[in-house]
Amino acid sequence: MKTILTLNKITKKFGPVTAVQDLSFTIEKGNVYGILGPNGSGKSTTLGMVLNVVNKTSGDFHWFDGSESTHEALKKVGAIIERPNFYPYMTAKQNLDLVCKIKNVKDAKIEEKLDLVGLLDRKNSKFRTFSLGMKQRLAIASALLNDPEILILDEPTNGLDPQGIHQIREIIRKIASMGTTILLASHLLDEVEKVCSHVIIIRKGVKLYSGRVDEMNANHGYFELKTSQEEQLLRFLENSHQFEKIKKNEETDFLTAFPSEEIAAEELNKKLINEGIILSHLVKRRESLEQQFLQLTNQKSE
Ligand SMILES: Nc1ncnc2c1ncn2[C@@H]1O[C@H](COP(=O)(O)OP(=O)(O)OP(=O)(O)O)[C@@H](O)[C@H]1O
Repeated sequence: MKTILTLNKITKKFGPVTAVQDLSFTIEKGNVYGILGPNGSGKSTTLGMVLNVVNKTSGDFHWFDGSESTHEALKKVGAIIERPNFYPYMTAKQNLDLVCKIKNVKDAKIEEKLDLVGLLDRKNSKFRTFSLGMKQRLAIASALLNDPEILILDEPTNGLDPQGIHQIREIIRKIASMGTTILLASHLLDEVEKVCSHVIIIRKGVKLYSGRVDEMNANHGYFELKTSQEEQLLRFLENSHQFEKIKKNEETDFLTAFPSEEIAAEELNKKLINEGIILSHLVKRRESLEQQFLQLTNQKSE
């Protein structure tokens, strides 16, 4: 698999503030990555460093196989890290014409990219008449004019209404399905879950998790159990090597048992019946990604 970007223990300090600390991750071609973290966790600073607009304090990064300068490599990167800024009195098409001239790229793809972001029928409308969502879509079209290897977006749906958010997410998915690698920063778990294949979770500039979004969700869940033979049940669970943690929920009166391997509810029920333990309540649940995210970001708080 082709590597697009490699970060190796990159750190950024702003005076006494460490915005990013020893951050390492790799971006492989064809995936959609989300850098996920609360406000102020260092997402924009990270993107700024790899785009050469923020100077790193230490560590290093390289684009592609590292054989070309960052300046050269960035010609193959499309990025939107600020609010889209075009000329208000010029049309969408005129603005993109200008971008082509400034960036010295061919203007042959303007209509194709406007079509991709659903703005082809508005190509002759002035930028100032666009909604925030349309402005953001025009910025995406602009960043794609030279068919970059990777598209980088910082909080792509910030400030948009639900329809605008949906449109942007659909466009991101479409661009990804056409083979463009994507790296986006977001503070919204829901957004990362919906559009990304991979996630890098950071908090206070430190990486807490990186990996596939679906693997983050792949735990063994937990059982909620209730019986009048609670002592017997507890003894059974503690002696079984299939459970790593057992908790009593005082509010609901349930025992919560966390298995260390995959166990089906039917299988557990059968075992308990064989032991003469009859349950009045048995539910198998899985923690949502949201619960896991909150657990991950809370457990390392000071
Ligand atoms: N130019 C700067 N000067 C001083 N401190 C800065 C500067 N830029 C960022 N910081 C600090 O670095 C930390 C990380 O900020 P950053 O903007 O990268 O976070 P973020 O995760 O992108 O958050 P947000 O979503 O709020 O933009 C914050 O504590 C921020 O105050």
